[in-house]
Amino acid sequence: MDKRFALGWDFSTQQVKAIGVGLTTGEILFEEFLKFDEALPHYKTKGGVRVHPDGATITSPTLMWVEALDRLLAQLKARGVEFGQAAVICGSGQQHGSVYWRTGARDTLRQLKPELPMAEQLAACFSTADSPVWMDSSTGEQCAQLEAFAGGPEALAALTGARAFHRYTAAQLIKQRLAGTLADTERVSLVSSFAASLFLGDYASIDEADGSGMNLMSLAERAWVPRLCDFVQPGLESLLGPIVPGRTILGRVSAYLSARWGFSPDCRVAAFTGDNPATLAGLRLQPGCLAVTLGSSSCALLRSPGRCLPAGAALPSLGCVNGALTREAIRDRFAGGSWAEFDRLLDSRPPGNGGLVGLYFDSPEIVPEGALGRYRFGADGEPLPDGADFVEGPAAEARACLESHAMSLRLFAESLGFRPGEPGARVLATGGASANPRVAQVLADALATPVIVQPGLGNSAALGAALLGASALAGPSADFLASLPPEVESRTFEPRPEAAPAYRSMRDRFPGLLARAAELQAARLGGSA
Ligand SMILES: Nc1ncnc2c1ncn2[C@@H]1O[C@H](COP(=O)(O)OP(=O)(O)O)[C@@H](O)[C@H]1O
Ligand SMILES: O=C(CO)[C@@H](O)[C@H](O)COP(=O)(O)O
Repeated sequence: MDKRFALGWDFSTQQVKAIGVGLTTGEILFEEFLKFDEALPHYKTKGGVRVHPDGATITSPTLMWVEALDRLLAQLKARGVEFGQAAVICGSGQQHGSVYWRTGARDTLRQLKPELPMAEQLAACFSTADSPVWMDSSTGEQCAQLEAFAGGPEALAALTGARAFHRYTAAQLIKQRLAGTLADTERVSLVSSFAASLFLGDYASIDEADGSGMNLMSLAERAWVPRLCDFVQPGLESLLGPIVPGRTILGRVSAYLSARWGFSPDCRVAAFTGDNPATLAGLRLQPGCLAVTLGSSSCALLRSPGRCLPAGAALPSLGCVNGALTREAIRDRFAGGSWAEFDRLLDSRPPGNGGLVGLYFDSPEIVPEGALGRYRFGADGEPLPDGADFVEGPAAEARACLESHAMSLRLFAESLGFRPGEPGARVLATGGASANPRVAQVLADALATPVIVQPGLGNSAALGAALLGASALAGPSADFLASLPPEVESRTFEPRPEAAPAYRSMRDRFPGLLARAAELQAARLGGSA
């Protein structure tokens, strides 16, 4: 029996996950994870991140990711994983985040001593200890400068695939230049290529799919745009290194990993990618299908017909910041911190919540951009007074929280071209909250579309990364992903006809309520000015 496996990783916001799959079968052999807050409390993160005093700067300690890798390798070894059987390693990372390698770090990375953990040896290798992550919303000025330089938001979007967003790496890099970080930096990595570097023992190239979330790569040419790079920082291209197509084999695993953990010196490392493109591979999403991720972020990802992903670059997607952590905040406040109680509350309110709508933006939101605060509306569409909870009680809050998330995802999906309820339309849900059947049912009702949950595929980014690794090793001519058996155990949640009128009405009212919330937010700011 072939015992070789592909090892997939996901460096996500709250945790790092590893999955091993059979090299030829794609079958999941083992899974393991480590949550940053719980396992590494000395980094003092909440949900894997630190919110700075301005409320907008959000970072993760770079070294925490390295220590997490050291620890998760030890966990895997303790449960008997034979690293010597790993034929290929691939991975994914939360998108947009950046890592700044200090001048001289490459030598350290290439010469790690097997007797010591990596974190100990890389402690002085970063020119900032804090990596900006996708939740950051502190770069409004830099975004405006970048768009003005590119000839406006549309021109930037036509070139790079997106207008300037706070979290995109170009704006983050301008901020780091102003802070002086780049002066002592020899390489900038994305979270994905940073993680790949740890396995490679050298700087790993950025892959096209993750590179397309930076505002620096030409979508048409799959290459850095020199004038944008120079605008950010003269000489930036050499700091970024090359871009490679997805599924490129970058090299062999480092001598350090072989000596310390027993990896075969023959084990290959494939280019790591963003967690969203990796999720598409993990779910083996068919064209026209919508994927919804319900982890720290909530994202809608659409695989366009004919588009080849994740080797391709632009992934039509929209996501929001106020996902798992906001749901948890509502659970903690109204359901005593228990999902079981949260579920009980949900069951005690009807679909559509009797017309009540709650918008919960505990962190500055991506879409609607900059939305912040909690806004509750009665069935008559009138806002409740600032700070007032629903008089209908905790159950109304629990339902409102889930329904407004689902409705936001519906608007995202529609703006990507997804047509809810069309014959053949399907939603694949993944991420932590998709394991909750009530969450999946609210999604099916609100999107008026069957929602498929594949048990065991909650960690679809790590799984997708493992499959991409196996596929990279098999080579471009062997279509490994297409060769896997199509049937995957799944559970389908059908939209319930009795819930349809309530959600049709909510869909019609929702954009107006978002606009009203924006007015209320502006008035609050005006009032406090
Ligand atoms: N029963 C549940 N109902 C709703 N959400 C849940 C439930 N169980 C776990 N979750 C959520 O899943 C989240 C983790 O999801 P995951 O996709 O693993 O996150 P990430 O990949 O961003 O680290 C937790 O933060 C938690 O809020
Ligand atoms: O990129 C985005 C949103 O644009 C996020 O999806 C991040 O990639 C974080 O992913 P998770 O930690 O939520 O899985």
